[in-house]
Amino acid sequence: MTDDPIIETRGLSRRYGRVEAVRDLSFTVERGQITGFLGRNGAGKSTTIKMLLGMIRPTAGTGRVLGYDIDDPVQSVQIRRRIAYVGEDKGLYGYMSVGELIRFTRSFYPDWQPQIEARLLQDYQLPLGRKVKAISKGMRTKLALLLALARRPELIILDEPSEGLDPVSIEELLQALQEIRAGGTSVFFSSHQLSEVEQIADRVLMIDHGRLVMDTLLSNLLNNYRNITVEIAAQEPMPAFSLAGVERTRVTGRQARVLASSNVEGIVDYARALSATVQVTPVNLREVFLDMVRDTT
Ligand SMILES: Nc1ncnc2c1ncn2[C@@H]1O[C@H](COP(=O)(O)OP(=O)(O)OP(=O)(O)O)[C@@H](O)[C@H]1O
Repeated sequence: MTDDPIIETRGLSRRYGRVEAVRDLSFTVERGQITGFLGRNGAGKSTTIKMLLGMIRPTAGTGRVLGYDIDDPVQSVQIRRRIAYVGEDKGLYGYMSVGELIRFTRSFYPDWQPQIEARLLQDYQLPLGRKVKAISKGMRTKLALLLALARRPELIILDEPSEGLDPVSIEELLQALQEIRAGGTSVFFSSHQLSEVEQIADRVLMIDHGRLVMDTLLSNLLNNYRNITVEIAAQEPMPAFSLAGVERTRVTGRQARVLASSNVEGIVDYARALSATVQVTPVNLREVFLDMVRDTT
């Protein structure tokens, strides 16, 4: 295993006609981590993932997955061979039975892990004899997960994997993702479920209107990000908070709420010098997400 990033993008962009689905996206994903890729509906998550897999081509910028160029048709075949992908449509052969599809898929992968297959079959209670097209959406997700996880890939990319799953199945999914991370697989999953990301992600990438608005370790966000509420005296004009560490400022009347990623003391000193009252509070992922994706263009 190398220390090279498992995913790397520089200025990655994709247009659909006049729609700028993904704009100038630059990020790096290290190996061995669970990365949560967060964004609202239509933010550009699926488009980014499809570009990483070489399923659609960028209109600008570059990207590498496992060192392979995503925009090179030959290299992107290697990406699809070496990583596992669980997409929105799950891409399963509906005419096979569950058992047939598992045996069929197993035959392609020499590193197939029978113990993972057996455990997930047990956990997920998959009906081996039923045709794939006749099982529920949640069951199809579980089957797709089993097929992906039993391959023990270096990287698994999942596009909103919990969609359509009941709460128990979501817990099983999150547990399975943590287990495979412990086994050395890197996980990159898109979601708009903040609680899921908060529960298992090491790193959080946030995208809004196609742009990256946050890229941080979750522990950094929880330990170092702060909300600073500043209330200024009636006669004072509201200052601009153009200071290092300020991520977003929201002003309502005489009150400003500043989201700071660092330099909290500097920002507090600046506000106190204006005779403002200042309150500093910790943040959670939900608050930060709402701050970052509301009203941005
Ligand atoms: N094939 C396409 N043709 C035209 N526009 C598209 C196409 N695919 C996506 N878009 C547009 O690109 C933008 C980003 O869509 P994308 O599916 O990547 O978002 P998403 O974050 O995955 O959303 P969701 O959470 O709803 O799946 C949206 O405005 C969408 O309407």
